[in-house]
Amino acid sequence: MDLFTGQIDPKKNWLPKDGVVHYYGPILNHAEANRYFQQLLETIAWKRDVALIYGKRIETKRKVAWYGDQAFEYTYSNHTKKALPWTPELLKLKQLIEKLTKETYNSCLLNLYHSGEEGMAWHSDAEKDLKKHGAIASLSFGAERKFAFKHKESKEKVGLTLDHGSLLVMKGSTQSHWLHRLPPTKLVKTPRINLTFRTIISI
Ligand SMILES: O=C(O)CCC(=O)C(=O)O
Ligand SMILES: [Fe+2]
Repeated sequence: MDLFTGQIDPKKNWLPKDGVVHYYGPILNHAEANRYFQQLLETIAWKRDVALIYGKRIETKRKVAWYGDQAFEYTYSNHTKKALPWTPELLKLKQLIEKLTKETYNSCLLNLYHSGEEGMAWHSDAEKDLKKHGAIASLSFGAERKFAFKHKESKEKVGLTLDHGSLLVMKGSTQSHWLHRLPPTKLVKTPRINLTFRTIISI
């Protein structure tokens, strides 16, 4: 595996204050990343997500799935989700990113965006059952997409492009002070899969 080629510096902090974001660039070569993309498409139990918009329950076009060490449960939009047991591919990816980021993770939320018209609105990943200030490792496959951060008070913005097979890590106080989003775009016609490895605290 050819790590850190080009000018990507994985030690650089992309945020000017109040958090830490590292972008490693591609951590898998193109052929390996292609193989994972195809395997994830075929082996993950993809389902449409549900959201409450003005109190109305709607289903997203974007598909999601949730895996973990245990059958962790969480409820949102009047809907309870239970984590499925790791697949062999997810376990391999988890071990790889644990080694690279020197952190551990016990669950993974997966998103499948069928085209650039699907994205994710501004949010932070700070639900009460997520470890406070725990690292979140985001692995991307398929279409290259822009990703953005916005400071909750100053509204400062930071943007970067997430490549096929690339790793981004958000840690420290990032989720307390910054929102992030995947902006929709008409320019992208092909699908993208994103995996966010997280640490859930079971109470
Ligand atoms: O698709 C992405 O890159 C981000 C997904 C995300 O923010 C999330 O799952 O919380
Ligand atoms: Fe997120």
